[in-house]
Formats: sequence, structure tokens, C-alpha cells
Amino acid sequence: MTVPGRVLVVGAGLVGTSVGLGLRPGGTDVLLADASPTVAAVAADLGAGRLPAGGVHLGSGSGTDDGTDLDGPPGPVREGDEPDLVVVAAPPDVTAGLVVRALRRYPRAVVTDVASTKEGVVRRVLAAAGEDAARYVGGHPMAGRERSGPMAARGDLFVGRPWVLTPVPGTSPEAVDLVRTTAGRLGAVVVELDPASHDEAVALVSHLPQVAASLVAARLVGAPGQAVGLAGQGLRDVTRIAASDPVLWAQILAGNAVPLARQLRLLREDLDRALAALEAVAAAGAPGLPGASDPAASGGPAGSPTGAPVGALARLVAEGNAGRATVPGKHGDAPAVWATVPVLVPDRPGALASLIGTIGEVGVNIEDLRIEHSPGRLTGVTEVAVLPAERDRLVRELRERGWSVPD
Ligand SMILES: NC(=O)c1ccc[n+]([C@@H]2O[C@H](COP(=O)([O-])OP(=O)(O)OC[C@H]3O[C@@H](n4cnc5c(N)ncnc54)[C@H](O)[C@@H]3O)[C@@H](O)[C@H]2O)c1
Ligand SMILES: O=C(O)C(=O)C[C@]1(C(=O)O)C=C[C@@H](O)C=C1
Repeated sequence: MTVPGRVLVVGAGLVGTSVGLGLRPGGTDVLLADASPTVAAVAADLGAGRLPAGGVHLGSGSGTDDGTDLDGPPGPVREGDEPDLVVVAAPPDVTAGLVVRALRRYPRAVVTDVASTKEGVVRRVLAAAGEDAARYVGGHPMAGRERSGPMAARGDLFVGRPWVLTPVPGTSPEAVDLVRTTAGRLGAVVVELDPASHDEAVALVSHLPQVAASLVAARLVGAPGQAVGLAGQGLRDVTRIAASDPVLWAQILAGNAVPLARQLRLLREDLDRALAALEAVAAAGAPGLPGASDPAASGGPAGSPTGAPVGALARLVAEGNAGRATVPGKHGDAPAVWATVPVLVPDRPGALASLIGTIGEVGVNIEDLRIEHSPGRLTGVTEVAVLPAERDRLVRELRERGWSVPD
């Protein structure tokens, strides 16, 4: 197992700074470079690494021999600045170019990237890098946030998350090993896939959800304030990633156009099914209202919605249940089915910390935690997710300690 002693991160935004923050505590010497010197300086201030002596010169063509001038001559570079591994964490449209320049600049280094689509990047690197391409390993951590830049970075961003590597025939096994070890040090779970299979997979699990979230959130623009003011947790859950960077995501979606279009066509068929069912319900008259068809005639209890269109709606939601149950839990485990314990928490400083402390005293592990914000209210509901076997004991212990736990 090889471990990189020195890592150069090119692109010190959300992902690059998170890589630095995650590697530094293990003793890795991390160098930071960014097209924006201010971004690189902020990332260094946050503790993600150090700036190479002489400043940062990326793509300037100036030939400054300071270790991060990717247009400079091949190494040796300034002593203490030659990396074992270069992680390109820049936007997808400049990734392949930066990878190729890093391979030329550092003839002994392994180079990887984190771009969200892989086939186009890998193809461009193979076409331009010649035999240097053996030292390139395509990569993609399946972890991120809806915010960009170093200030949003977190050292534990990759813990328990899949990190896809896309080596091709000709990739050096030593290079794969180095990147695998580095991702492992960041707490990620490495998965190897060919670039096309990766792109197919992320079209479904990452790019389709982004488009769906953006489209749902866009419906809110211009909606009556009264309607938006009623929003509960459902809308927040579905639209979190709609706050993502439009320029970055335009590149990601365009870089995976064919697989994503395939997924969207399938979604359109499902939308058409939902529409047809709703239109059929409407045509029959809303149940329980004047003009509604006689429920008894269709075999249902009085006042309840009945019939094939309603069955189609239930099927739609049930299919969603089945899909949701396939989503893995923490650390890439099998799908997690946790029990939820709702607790009323007073809206005052320290109340949540006190609840968490109590649960710790009771000896129950918190698998997940969700806080329902109720601005202006004196209490909020905190949903504590625990293993099902622990649920009843936690409810009992919390009530005994004076916490309000609704049934
Ligand atoms: N945001 C996510 O959730 C996420 C998750 C996994 C992978 N990714 C991928 O990671 C990469 C970076 O995304 P991010 O979210 O960290 O974006 P970001 O905007 O936070 O950071 C990108 C950084 O790259 C810098 N940059 C731009 N052009 C450059 C160049 N030519 N040379 C050096 N630096 C340059 C920018 O100044 C910026 O600081 C993208 O390829 C993205 O597809 C993103
Ligand atoms: O959690 C988020 O905010 C993300 O969208 C992260 C997410 C994803 O899971 O789809 C988004 C894009 C990246 O390429 C990898 C991860």
C-alpha cells in the first residue's frame, strides 16, 4: 500500500479544500493551487494546506518555476514542492487540460481528478497525454454539497461515501493503488467502474435528482407568498440541491447529456402516468363532492376515493417507497431502516445539546437527526433516528427524564 507524502490540490474550492482538510491531520503535506489566488489563500487559512513558495501561477504560461505553474517545464521543481499525487478539483470543463498539464509538469507524480462525469474527461486525457496517461486515474467522490468554494469545505465530507475510480486498460496498477489509498485515508469507500458505466450510474443517482430538484424549486418562483409560507419539511428535503451552482451544474449535465436524457425520458413517462390518473379522477368528479361517481357502485366505502385511477396513484407512491428503500444508509451499508423518535425541544440555547447529551447518557446511538424549524414558535420537533430495536427504550428513558415525546 503506497501513501502519498505530498499532494498538490489544483482547484481549492469545496471539494479540493475538503481533500486538503481531510488529509492534513494524517500528516500529508498538502499544496494548494487555484486560478484565484484569494481562494487558495482562504483554503490555506482554513488549514487545508500550504501555498507553494513563490505564489501560485496556474496556466499563466509565464514559466515561473514554483512547483504549481502547470505551464512550466517538467520537474525537478523547487525542492519540497514536487507532489507524489496531484488532485485536480477544478470545474469539469478545464479538468482534462489541467490533468494533461500536471502529467507533463510532474513526470513522477500520479494525477487524479474529481470531476462529476468521467467518459469525456478520460477520453480527452488519453488522446492528449500519450504514455503519460498511464499515471492518470479518473476519480469521482460521491460526496458534495449544494454550496461551492473553500468556506463550504469539510474534512469529513468523504467519510463513508463511495469514491469511484475509473482506470482503463493501460492505467498503472501502482497509480490506482496510490489514489485508492488516498481516498481510503479520507474515509471513502472505493469503487472501480469503467467510465461509461460510471456516467450511466450517476445520470440516475445524481444528475436526475438535480434536474428534478431544480424543476420543482423553479415552480416556486412567483408563487403566492402564502403558499410558500406553508412549506414544511417535504419541500425542503426535495429542493436542497436546487441551491447548487448553476455554472458548475450546466457543465456536469452537459457532460452527461445522453445518459441523462435517457433517464429524463423515463421520468416523463412516469409523469404522464401520474397525469393520466389525476385527469381520470377529475373526470369522475372529486370523491365526496357533488357530481362524484357513486362509491358504492365501484365497491368502495362511502366517501373514500376508489377505482382504477386512484389505484394508479397509490401504485406510483408505492413504487417510490420501493425505490427509496434501495438507497444505502451510512458507510455504504445495506439500506437503513431506522426508527424515528420525535422529541419536542424548547427553542432556547443549549436545549438541543442537552437532548443529545441525554441520548448519550442513555447509551443509544443517534443514526441521524433532523430538526423541523418553526420560526417564532417556542418549541421545535427534533426527529431522532435510531436502530428500531432501541426505539421503545429511548422513548421510555426520554419521557422518564422529562422530555416531551409525542406518540
Ligand atoms: N460540488 C459537489 O457536490 C461535487 C461533488 C463531487 C465532485 N465534484 C466535482 O469537483 C470539481 C470541483 O467542484 P467544487 O464543487 O469543488 O467547485 P468549486 O467551485 O467549489 O471549486 C472549483 C475551484 O476551481 C477553481 N478553478 C477554476 N478554474 C481553474 C483552473 N483553470 N485552474 C485551477 N483552479 C481553477 C475555481 O477558482 C474554484 O475555486 C468539479 O469538477 C465537480 O464536478 C463536485
Ligand atoms: O449532496 C449534495 O449536495 C450533492 O449533490 C452531492 C453529489 C450527489 O450526491 O449527487 C453531487 C454531485 C457530485 O458529482 C457528487 C455528489
